[in-house]
Amino acid sequence: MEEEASRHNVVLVMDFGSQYTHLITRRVRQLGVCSFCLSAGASLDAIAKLTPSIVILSGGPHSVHEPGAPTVPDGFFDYVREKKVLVLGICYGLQLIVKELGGVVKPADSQEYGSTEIRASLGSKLYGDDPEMMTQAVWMSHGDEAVTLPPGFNVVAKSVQGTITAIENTDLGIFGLQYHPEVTHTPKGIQTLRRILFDIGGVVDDWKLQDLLEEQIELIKSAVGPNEHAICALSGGVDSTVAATLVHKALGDRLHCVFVDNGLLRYKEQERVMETFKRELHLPVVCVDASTDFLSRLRGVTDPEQKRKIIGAQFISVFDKFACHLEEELGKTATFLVQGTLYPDVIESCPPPGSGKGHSHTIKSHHNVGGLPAVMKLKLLEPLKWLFKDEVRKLGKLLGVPESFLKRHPFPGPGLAVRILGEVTESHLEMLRQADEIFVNSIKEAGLYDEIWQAFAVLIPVKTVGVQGDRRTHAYPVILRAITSEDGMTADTYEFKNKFVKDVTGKICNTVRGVNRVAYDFTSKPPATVEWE
Ligand SMILES: Nc1ncnc2c1ncn2[C@@H]1O[C@H](COP(=O)(O)OP(=O)(O)OP(=O)(O)O)[C@@H](O)[C@H]1O
Repeated sequence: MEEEASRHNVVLVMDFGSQYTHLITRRVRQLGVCSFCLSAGASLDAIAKLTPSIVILSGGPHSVHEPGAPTVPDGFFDYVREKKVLVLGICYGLQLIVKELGGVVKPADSQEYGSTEIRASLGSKLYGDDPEMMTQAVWMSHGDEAVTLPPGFNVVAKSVQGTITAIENTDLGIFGLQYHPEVTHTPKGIQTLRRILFDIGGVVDDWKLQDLLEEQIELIKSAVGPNEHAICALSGGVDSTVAATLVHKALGDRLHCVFVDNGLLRYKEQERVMETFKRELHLPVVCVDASTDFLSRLRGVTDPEQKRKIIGAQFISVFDKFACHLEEELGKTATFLVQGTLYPDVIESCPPPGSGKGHSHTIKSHHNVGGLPAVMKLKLLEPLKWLFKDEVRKLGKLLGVPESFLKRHPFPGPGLAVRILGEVTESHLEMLRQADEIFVNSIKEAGLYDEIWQAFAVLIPVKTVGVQGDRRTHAYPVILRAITSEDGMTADTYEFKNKFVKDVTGKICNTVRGVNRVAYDFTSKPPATVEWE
């Protein structure tokens, strides 16, 4: 992160636990400025290493008066004054500034959640004199409020209820917004962020994906010695594919990719994915058909955790054999492993603010399906680890990955095994593949695929009674699930027209032998998860 930061203006977002923290970082990046997040527990040293031009203190669920409430490190305000770093506090961040610099924050008489209107004073640094900005709708979500400001601060906007909603101290370069400028419910929020970044903070929009791409290629070239090799496990998903395509640009044939057919893939997945890898991306990829091994080890196993463990161990064994094969037959020792780790994986592995635990940069250990075999001791290449999913898609486009591929719905590493409840058998796999293909194809034909985050079928291992062609049947039910989501962390049910679901139901029952009933899953996440197992 420090290396990346040294090449750009940096806006650092300190995370105090708000659900919108990632969004602040993304908004800043959308404005073309390099932005990173650090957890609230980060040391002053960690902050200084990034040499930020601006620090944004995020919102958060705490009250500044709670014992152990997260705060900035000792010496933070001296540091920003000395280095002339602009500070913006959002919601909890504003309250923290007020409290730390000698003002008063109190529980609000009436808590404000949702949209409200604010009135700004003309001629402030934050809002300037644009009449359009003087009255605006903003999104609030707070229980405490600032009632007395620290010395040198001015109120520059209030809500119609009279709450202080924007403050500034232009001498110190410290600003605060009680509302959330980063959410779309604050329509003029992006203009305010732009004003803070460019007009007041004077940063330059020098964060461009094309530059990042070239920088990453150079970095990989210099990190991997001329005789060293890298391996990459390709799932056919967006992340590993974009990561491999990028690394391939740097290393050429010193990158060795493996795609595992674990017998748990969707209908014709192996053929479709290999076609894209080879014909369109020209990636050096070996397809290992390990389906017999995976399926025989899963025989008779019904416990979901046990199933996942077996699959993870099998993946490790295949990766291990692949590395040995490279070494023994081609005399090439792989010293690097390419992974499609994304920025949310890095951020999520940090302890939550207020938990009392220090900041850490450990990557989620389960990012690769089985974990790395300990003996392989490979160094990691993670060229996407500073990017969000939407940025990875854009990068993929720059790299020439076909758009249809970049828009594919996420698919779990353990594959259809988590969509067949209980034991995974060949016949259940066959039924599920067909039902899933009919459902997803119908969605594509109806032009709905890109509106949906994920759509799939699930097979339930109980038999229900039916009547097909004058005969009673005892066959399996299939559940259809389709969700919308921003990032997979929360999800809503996708609402099809009834006729669409009825038609798909008819097609499945008429063509998939062994299925006589179809139901649609209306549960959001939470309380359910996306996958059934
Ligand atoms: N069938 C497979 N063959 C080879 N590698 C795989 C396979 N399935 C998963 N992997 C590896 O495990 C990683 C994590 O799998 P997971 O399903 O959690 O993917 P992900 O984080 O969504 O990434 P992607 O978008 O690349 O699938 C993948 O990025 C890939 O490196």
